[in-house]
Amino acid sequence: MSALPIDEPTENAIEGVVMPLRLPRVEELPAPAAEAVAEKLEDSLPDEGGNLEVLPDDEQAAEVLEGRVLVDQAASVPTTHRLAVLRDLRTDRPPVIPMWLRSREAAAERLRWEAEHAGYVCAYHTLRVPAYAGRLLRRSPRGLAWLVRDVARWVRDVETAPLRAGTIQRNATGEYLLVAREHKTRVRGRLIQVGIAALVAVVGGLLVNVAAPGWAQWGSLAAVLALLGKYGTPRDKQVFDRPVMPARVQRLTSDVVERALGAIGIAELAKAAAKHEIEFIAPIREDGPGWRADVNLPFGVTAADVMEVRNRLASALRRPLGAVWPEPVSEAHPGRLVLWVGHEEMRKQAQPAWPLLKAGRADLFQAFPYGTDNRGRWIPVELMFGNALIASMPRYGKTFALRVLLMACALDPSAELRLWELKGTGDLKSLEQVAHRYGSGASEEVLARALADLREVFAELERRAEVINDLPADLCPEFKVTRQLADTRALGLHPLVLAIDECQELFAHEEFGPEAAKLATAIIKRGPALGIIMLLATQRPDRKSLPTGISANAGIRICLRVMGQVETDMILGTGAHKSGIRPSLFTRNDKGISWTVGLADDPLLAKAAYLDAKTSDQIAKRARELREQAGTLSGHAIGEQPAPAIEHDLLADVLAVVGPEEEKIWNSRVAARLAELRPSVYGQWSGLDDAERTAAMTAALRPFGVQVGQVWGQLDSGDGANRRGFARADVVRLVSERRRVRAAAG
Ligand SMILES: Nc1ncnc2c1ncn2[C@@H]1O[C@H](COP(=O)(O)OP(=O)(O)OP(=O)(O)O)[C@@H](O)[C@H]1O
Repeated sequence: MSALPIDEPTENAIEGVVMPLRLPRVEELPAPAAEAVAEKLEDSLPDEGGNLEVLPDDEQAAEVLEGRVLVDQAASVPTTHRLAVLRDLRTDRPPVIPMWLRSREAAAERLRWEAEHAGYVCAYHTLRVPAYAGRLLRRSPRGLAWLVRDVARWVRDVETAPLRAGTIQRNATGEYLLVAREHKTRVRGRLIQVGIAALVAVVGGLLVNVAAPGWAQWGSLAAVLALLGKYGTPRDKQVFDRPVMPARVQRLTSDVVERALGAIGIAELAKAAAKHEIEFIAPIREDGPGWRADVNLPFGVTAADVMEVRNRLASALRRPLGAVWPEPVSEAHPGRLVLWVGHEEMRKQAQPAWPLLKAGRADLFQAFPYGTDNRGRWIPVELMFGNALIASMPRYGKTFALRVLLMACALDPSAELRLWELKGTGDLKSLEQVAHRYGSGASEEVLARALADLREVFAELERRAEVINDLPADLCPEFKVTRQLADTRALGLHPLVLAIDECQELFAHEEFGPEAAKLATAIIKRGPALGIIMLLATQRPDRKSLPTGISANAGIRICLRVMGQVETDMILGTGAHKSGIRPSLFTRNDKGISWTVGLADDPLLAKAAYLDAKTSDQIAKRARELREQAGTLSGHAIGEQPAPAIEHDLLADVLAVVGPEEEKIWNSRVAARLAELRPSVYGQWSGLDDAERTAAMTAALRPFGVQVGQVWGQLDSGDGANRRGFARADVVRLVSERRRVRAAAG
């Protein structure tokens, strides 16, 4: 009775909601209740003819027994449950068409693999033919001796000797006579058979010797010797060497998986493995260039627990770390594990050419291929309505990853590109010919231009918001940009891509940083719905280099090799390390390989398409042609400089907000007043805190030569404090000087 199904879904009191309800097992009930339940259950069991009496639904669902509700179900399976079972089966069942037959590339890869393997085995044995021949020759005399011995034993009917001896020992005369007669007949028959065989052999030998050509004689001799050699091979030895298979062709079997899972230091797994209780829910099969095992881990063990110790698992499987990839299946349950073991390390797998390399264009409203996963499948990325953050230690492929995204953006001729490559090595130079704004390097001049660009994009954000707000509901039902709206040039809602490589140069800059961070935070938060996409790459994901307001709003995160847990969590989100994602386990050679979140339900392993400088140039040229045809080349690409900022005179504005009675004043106060005076010019300062306003004002005053230093002033609370500020007289002097110079120049 205790094997009754429990925890079946049961309709609870909330209308229409099916909730699993844990009900008491029979043995948990008080004795009278248990008896009554047992009776009831007996009623519901099949009768002798196998017929089941099914109670009416509501009776089954809520039998009340002494104040306790019995909802254990009889054998009938509710439709909802059946659907769930079918759905579950669909996720687990192996594909009808094997993975390797699904694409031309996969089939070619498989054939290549088979041919390579066959070639390897042939070459291996061919090279060893002399050794095999020598071995057979050496063993042939022993083979002859053993043959004679075995034939003699057979003729003498040795196998019945114990039987005959037994009858003698038991004094069973009758039985003995019967067995002895049978023995005699057998021996005679066998002697005749051996005689005929010997005669055939001798005659055949003579015939070959007399009539057959030389090669046939030698061939026959070799065959006889080979057969004798094989016969003379002891059972524990072999004629042919077994090639020690290269690791990549070793098959993954359930024994291997079980042994490995049991050896990675998880107690429950070790117990289950020892009892062979690891549940394989589908046959182990080839999936892309590797083997795949689908496993239900023991209760309470999660896929993340296994992912955490991937290096131990690789050791237990005796495979290179880069070929062992335990993965969760979140659509099933946390204890479902897919263990994928590649034939070779991910970094060594041949990557097919990027599908947009030679032809085609991208549409940023649709997904485009970014890179391949560990099974060699293309990973699609949809950038529209998202932002991306790419981070890693230096030299592991950030810029290459960013380049793939930008090449796709470039191949969408409607997209406006604003590119800031702050490393200064010209990694994005090929895209200069299609960029609306472009800067390379970390000089003050480039950083100032990048900041000005952020201001421009921020202003564009406001404009787009107004345009969308004014659109009729039928044109813009979701209040966000659509392909149709983006193509309506007059609206100016085309995709705008703002990319900053090594963005820490800007965000950690003493003067420009605070303002840049505020602007970028606003853009990354509000941009997606307005068709503005931000792509950031950095080698320093700390708070100063990448303010949390920015990193927290990046939907797509690409994390290449990093040092450890802190960086992993900073880039991929808190808890990423704990859930078993370990970009710190990438090796020195795993360039371009990343863990990515935001591209699918589960984190994905991705190797960005490899686009070197030459191929990038070719793609960028094609992108320029597409833009020329579409008439969308603009800005830097056609030699236009940014439109001058709205005419204003900072020093005059300062004097307008600082009266003569304020001899010295704090920067932050002036910035706040300027933001009110001219929101269109200084509006972005209104969102900054005091320290940020101080820095922004210092940066703005510097080109005019206004001395900024410590100034004593009063806080709103009335307390005195020292803050950075300037003397009004300084500004007055500079304005007068400027007037004098202008007057002198006529
Ligand atoms: N997808 C890839 N496949 C193969 N190799 C790659 C890939 N991506 C990058 N690499 C290799 O890694 C090297 C470094 O790449 P990249 O310049 O993008 O690194 P980075 O992280 O931007 O470096 P830095 O921190 O200096 O800016 C490249 O020269 C290239 O050889």
